[in-house]
Amino acid sequence: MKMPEMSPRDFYQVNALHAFSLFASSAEMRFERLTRLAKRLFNVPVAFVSLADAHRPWLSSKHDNAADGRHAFFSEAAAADKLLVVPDTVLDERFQDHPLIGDASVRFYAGCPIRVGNGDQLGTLCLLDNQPRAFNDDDQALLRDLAKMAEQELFAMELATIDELTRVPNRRGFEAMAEQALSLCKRLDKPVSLFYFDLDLFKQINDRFGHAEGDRALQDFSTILTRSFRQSDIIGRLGGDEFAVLLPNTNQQQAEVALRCLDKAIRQHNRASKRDYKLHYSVGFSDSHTEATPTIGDLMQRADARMFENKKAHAQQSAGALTMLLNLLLPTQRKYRH
Ligand SMILES: Nc1nc2c(ncn2[C@@H]2O[C@H](COP(=O)(O)OP(=O)(O)OP(=O)(O)O)[C@@H](O)[C@H]2O)c(=O)[nH]1
Repeated sequence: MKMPEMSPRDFYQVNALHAFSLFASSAEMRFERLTRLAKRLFNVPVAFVSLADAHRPWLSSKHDNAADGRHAFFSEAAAADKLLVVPDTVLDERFQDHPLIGDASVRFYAGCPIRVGNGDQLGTLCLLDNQPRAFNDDDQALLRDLAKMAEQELFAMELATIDELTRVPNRRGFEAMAEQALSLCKRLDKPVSLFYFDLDLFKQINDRFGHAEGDRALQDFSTILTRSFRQSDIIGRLGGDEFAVLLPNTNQQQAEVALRCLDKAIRQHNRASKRDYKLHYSVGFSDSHTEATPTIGDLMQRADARMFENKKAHAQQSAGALTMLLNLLLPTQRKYRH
């Protein structure tokens, strides 16, 4: 559990990359048509889209290994922050130490960055050849156009899977990512925990302070979730004031520790914020150990039902406490009512 210091740019990028990294395999499949087109247009043996990973450092070719070799080019393109062309890798000193260049299996490289809406780089469209080659202005323009097509694909994916207000995955994105993480954990026989959150009395924030302030409360809550939970945990806004967090490879005991951290972060936020309201939530828990092969739907349903029970109990407790308080404060009024 950690509370990393993140700039807004990092925050956006981690969210976007985290969301997209779990979609990487399907994204790479989606890009297959595009990379086939690139191969045919440029007549190169290899074309691929390399998606960045939030946890992968920007490797330099020196530190790369053969299996992960193509990322050296990717990081070079990222460092260059624009289209990068290496007509002959053997003659380019930036690539001298690279294992793929050692046996001259890659002689030509061209890579064009692929960006998301805010301009952050999410990956690179790469071409490789085992022959050195020239790459003129028309070729470069064509590669840029193909990278634009990849950006449009990513944009469509982002629209479909990321919640615009909070920048965390929406219900569709959450369910798809959580399903993948769950099946991975099942295969590795690792536990999975899930929290279902619903803000308390959120409607009152909207009603008393306006819809924009309600939006801000939702953004604050999702920022606190993102900062409190691990980057490997999957956070989603399911709709309205409901959120869920899936914690892969986490048992109930570990999940309780995570929840205490969140509680602490919420209390800190409520103390520090200068707003005339506080954030409160009800939460329900479920884990993969109570059923042999639960689906994400099962886990969400169970956690939602528990959240609802907790919310009811909470409301009854508050009502009970209020009645007690009234009994203490207003004994004479009670007399008159009878
Ligand atoms: N500001 C804002 N409000 C939203 C958004 N989506 C849904 N809402 C509002 O969220 C409110 C949710 O209402 P309720 O489910 O009754 O929530 P609540 O007041 O927290 O009630 P309890 O959960 O019973 O404590 C509704 O008034 C919706 O209009 C949004 O994106 N922004």
